[in-house]
Order: sequence, then structure tokens, then C-alpha cells
Amino acid sequence: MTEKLRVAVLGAGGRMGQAAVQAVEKAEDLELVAALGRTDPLERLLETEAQVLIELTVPDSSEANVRFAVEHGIHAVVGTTGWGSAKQDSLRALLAEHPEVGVLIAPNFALGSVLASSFAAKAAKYFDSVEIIELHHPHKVDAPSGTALRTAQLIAQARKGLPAAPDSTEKALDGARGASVDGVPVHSVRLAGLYAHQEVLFGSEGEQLSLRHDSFGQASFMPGVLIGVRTVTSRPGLTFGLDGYLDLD
Ligand SMILES: NC(=O)C1=CN([C@@H]2O[C@H](COP(=O)(O)OP(=O)(O)OC[C@H]3O[C@@H](n4cnc5c(N)ncnc54)[C@H](OP(=O)(O)O)[C@@H]3O)[C@@H](O)[C@H]2O)C=CC1
Ligand SMILES: O=C(O)C1=N[C@H](C(=O)O)C[C@H](O)C1
Repeated sequence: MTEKLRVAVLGAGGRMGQAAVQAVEKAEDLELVAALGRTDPLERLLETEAQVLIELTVPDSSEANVRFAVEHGIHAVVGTTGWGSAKQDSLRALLAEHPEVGVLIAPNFALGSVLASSFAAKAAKYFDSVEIIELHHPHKVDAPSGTALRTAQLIAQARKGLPAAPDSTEKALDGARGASVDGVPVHSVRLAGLYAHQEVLFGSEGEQLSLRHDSFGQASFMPGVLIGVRTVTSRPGLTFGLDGYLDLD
């Protein structure tokens, strides 16, 4: 019988962490060797001989956690937001010194969300206008969401060289037109009762296309987390976005 992959969860007391602990425990090919929180030393990863770290904490701590894992030869599957291009570049440089280690940073693990962002990138060049509305639970600490940032970047890439969207706004209250992410307006809603939702609106003369995805709970992310854990050990270097592990062409 093949040995089970040894997996640790960091941020195990959080909404996502708790769900990830359960998902790993249920998976027959995985062994949960550590469920760690803020007060646990990272050395627990070494003592428990973890092979893969699932990192689901907060933007301020994620980078240091992942760097610790990489420096000790542990693969990482990261769901925490806040991984801008400077942090990614610095991680790539570290990974170059540890060529056997893989890291997946996934702004969104929900397969429907990954597909919706990919469809949005495909649609982007065919419409005059595009705006993103992301809607989340009010406990979320970051805005815009990591998913919205990623979707906006994919859309902007696809629209390179095209004219800017028509917009005659001359006077606006601060924030009224959302945050501009690579030129794409992103509007963040925080509303009690919601969990994680996003709508990408495309418009041209006489027509509109809406691409909406809804996550109703942490369960929506677990199949993607497990794909990440099972794939990361054979994908050295940094992969940004779960789409990098899927066949979406
Ligand atoms: N990629 C994806 O598909 C998804 C990503 N996310 C992202 O994942 C992250 C976690 O989300 P969520 O679970 O909802 O958030 P929570 O606030 O519920 O959980 C975060 C957890 O991290 C712990 N924590 C904080 N600092 C550290 C640290 N230095 N070391 C270890 N643990 C720490 C917190 O502990 P304490 O309570 O003691 O502070 C808490 O238990 C967020 O960035 C969120 O945006 C969320 C959903 C899906
Ligand atoms: O904080 C959350 O809840 C979520 N965070 C991720 C993001 O910022 O995109 C993924 C999902 O939207 C849930």
C-alpha cells in the first residue's frame, strides 16, 4: 500500500482551517499530522514531518509561514489573500534555492469560481465595458477580495490594447466608482448573511453578459484544496491560481 501524504493545516481554528482539517481527515490518501493555530510554533511542522502545509491564516502572517515551509522543504497550498506581485517575486526567488519544493497560491479554491474567472478572461475582449462586484460576509478583513483582484488582472491582460470602457463621470464621491484594479472597476460589498460571491458584468450597445459565482460555505472550497494538496508535490516552483493545475483550455 502506498504511504499517505502527511498534511498539516495552519489557521486550523478559522472558518477555512476547520473545514480543511475535516476534509483531510476524510481523505483516505492523506494523513492529518498537525492542526496548528496562531500560538503554535512553526517548528511543529518539522516535528510532525509534514510534507504539505495548507496555509489558511491572515494576509499579515501568510508570507512568513510559507517561507518557513519552503526553507524546510515542505510544499505549501495557500488560500490566504494578500499575495501581491512583490511577495510572489520574493517567494519565486526563494523557491529557486529550493527547486524541489512546490507552492500553490490559490485566490479561490472553488472550481466554479476558477471557471467563472477563466470565462471572464475569455469574454473580456468582446465587450466595451466591464465591472466587477464582489460580495462577502462582513468578517472579511481585506477588500477587494483576492478573487476580484485576480479576475480583474486576467481581464486587464485580455483587454490590453483595447480602448478604455466608456465612462463620462466627471464628479464622484470617493469610492463611488469602486477601486480601479488595472483599470477595471471593482466594487466590494460586505453584508451580513452573505458568504463569498462575485459577479462580472460585461456590457456593449444593447446587451449585457453577467458571470456570477456563489459560494455558500467553506464546503465549496474543499475539492479544490484537495486537488492542490495532491498536485503540489509534483509541481515544483510557484503556481498562482488553481487554474494552473486544471485543464481549462
Ligand atoms: N482561496 C480560497 O478559496 C479562500 C481563501 N480564503 C482566505 O483564507 C484566509 C482565511 O479565511 P477564514 O478561514 O475565513 O478566516 P478566519 O479569520 O476564520 O481564520 C483565520 C485563522 O488564522 C489564524 N491565524 C492568524 N494569524 C495566524 C498565524 N500567524 N499563524 C497561524 N494561524 C494564524 C486565526 O487565529 P485567531 O483566531 O487566533 O486569530 C484564525 O483561526 C483569508 O485570507 C481568506 O480571505 C477564504 C476562503 C476561501
Ligand atoms: O475571505 C473569504 O471569505 C474569501 N476570501 C477569498 C478572496 O478574498 O477571494 C476567497 C473567497 O472569496 C472567500
